Amino acid sequence: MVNPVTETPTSEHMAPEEEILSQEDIERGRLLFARDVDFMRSAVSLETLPPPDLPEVCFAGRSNVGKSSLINALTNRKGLARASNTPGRTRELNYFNVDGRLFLVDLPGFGYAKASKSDIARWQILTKAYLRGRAGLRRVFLLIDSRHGIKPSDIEVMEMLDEAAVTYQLVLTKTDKLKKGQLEKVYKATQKRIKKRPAAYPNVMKTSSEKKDGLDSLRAEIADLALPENLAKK
Ligand SMILES: Nc1nc2c(ncn2[C@@H]2O[C@H](COP(=O)(O)OP(=O)(O)OP(=O)(O)O)[C@@H](O)[C@H]2O)c(=O)[nH]1
Ligand SMILES: [Mg+2]
Repeated sequence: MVNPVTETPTSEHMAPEEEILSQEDIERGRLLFARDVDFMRSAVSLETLPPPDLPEVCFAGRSNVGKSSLINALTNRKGLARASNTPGRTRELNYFNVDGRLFLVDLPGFGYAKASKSDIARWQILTKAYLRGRAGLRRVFLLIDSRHGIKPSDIEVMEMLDEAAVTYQLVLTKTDKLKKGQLEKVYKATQKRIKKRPAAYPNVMKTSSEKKDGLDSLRAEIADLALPENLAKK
């Protein structure tokens, strides 16, 4: 239903998480991702990371949780980040430049991956060193598969980020795989588990790259961390 005066959708048709955002927040987030998003480089070592001259956010989480798919959904570009059915698809730190205002980083997954033990160990060392010590890293989006909830390897990452005082925000993924009631249960349980964690951002997000749910909320969060438009480096 559309309000005939403002021509905006009424709350009846809005996803619950969108109701708490102002239209202005939503527009700001949409605008950021409607602009240029360019693949910049793949880094296989800390030495090959770009200079930290823009604010940066990254997507971390277990293998196969949906990190690369979420980047593609957020940016509305299907093949920008390489997604795959095979856990362990992303093996480097992949940098994307969003409108000259922010770096978005797709990380290799942790936990189960179809790769050799030595390769996995190498990515884990690199990813952990990056998460702990990267200058300019404004927030880690830690993705959790909504079907599985928080796993011991996620807790390990959260403990590390708490210790390093790096802000992280939990994002439930693949919400299309759950019924509404199940999702609410997982959401509440997840929310409860981050309550006393010192570096955890208080709001857990819910997303589906498949159904494009929750993307405007996430875009708005990210837009808050980007450089203002008038300072964009082109
Ligand atoms: N149903 C559903 N499937 C999804 C969603 N997001 C991702 N997937 C599927 O989950 C699988 C893994 O997705 P990726 O985006 O490659 O996961 P990743 O976290 O980047 O994985 P690694 O790079 O291996 O760490 C793919 O088969 C995707 O199609 C979603 O929102 N809903
Ligand atoms: Mg990936």
